[in-house]
Amino acid sequence: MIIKATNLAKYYRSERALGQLNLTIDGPKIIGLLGNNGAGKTTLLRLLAGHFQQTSGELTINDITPFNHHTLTKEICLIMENDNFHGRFKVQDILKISSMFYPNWNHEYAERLRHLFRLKPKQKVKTLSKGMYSALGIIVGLASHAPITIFDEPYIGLDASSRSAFYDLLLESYQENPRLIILSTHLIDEVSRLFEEAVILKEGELLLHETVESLEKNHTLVSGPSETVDQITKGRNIIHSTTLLGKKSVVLYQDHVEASTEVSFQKVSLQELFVYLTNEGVTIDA
Ligand SMILES: Nc1ncnc2c1ncn2[C@@H]1O[C@H](COP(=O)(O)OP(=O)(O)OP(=O)(O)O)[C@@H](O)[C@H]1O
Repeated sequence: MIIKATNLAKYYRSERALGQLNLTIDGPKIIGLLGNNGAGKTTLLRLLAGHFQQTSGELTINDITPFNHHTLTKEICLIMENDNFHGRFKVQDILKISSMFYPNWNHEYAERLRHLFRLKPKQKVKTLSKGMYSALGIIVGLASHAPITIFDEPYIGLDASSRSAFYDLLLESYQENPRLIILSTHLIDEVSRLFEEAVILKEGELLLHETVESLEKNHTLVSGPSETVDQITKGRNIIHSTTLLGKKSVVLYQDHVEASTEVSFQKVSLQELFVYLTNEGVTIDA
């Protein structure tokens, strides 16, 4: 599946959610969609799932526009933080409806997951706790085996051990059935081991789209005596800097400095890198 956005823009009345987005994603792989609150992640994912139409530009999946395309939308399963299922249905109804909608639905697997997350088939959606509701979304997303499976912060209310179980299941499901999985999350450190690529949106625009390997390679944390660090990093592409008791730490992105015995070179976590890259005023070459 190839997703292609060309000058994609979405406005809600005069509010710009996405503007002039150019992006190509192909699978199978697991992609992390990252961005601060209001960056446009959910808007992009809902456009992909065909929930509504863009204001301008183009969005295609395998050269087809998803909006109003019933065959294509069966190939895309979007699980959001909420509003996935109607409250008056029972768990078993949701699984039944999903099995009729998604052509690759795996009934045995869905039942296995339902047992694992301890959901009762006859319980009504509106009586589920937040964590149970999230678990139902996760079951539908995983059992759909949709060629494009999207989770938009699907873990609200899930405790740490259930989230960890979800990440393991996701990886297991991907290994057994490779497909394009997009995971939008703010809990980057928890899931970064799953991502092959990261797409970062900032204020409705693409900040970067890179493999996690190249993100790792492209940055350096330089630490040492303040004056030395200043000297060797002057004029470089600094995305973050801190000084404590005369020791300075500077994060360089898409730039490097010569090795020196006075300074040390390290890496930061993907979560930290994300925070620095999305800071006000930080610019990078796309
Ligand atoms: N239905 C709507 N009506 C009006 N404005 C909206 C609507 N949905 C989103 N927006 C606006 O569009 C922008 C992008 O929102 P979106 O939900 O896509 O961001 P997000 O990256 O998913 O944020 P978060 O991480 O907080 O979930 C925000 O400014 C938001 O206020």
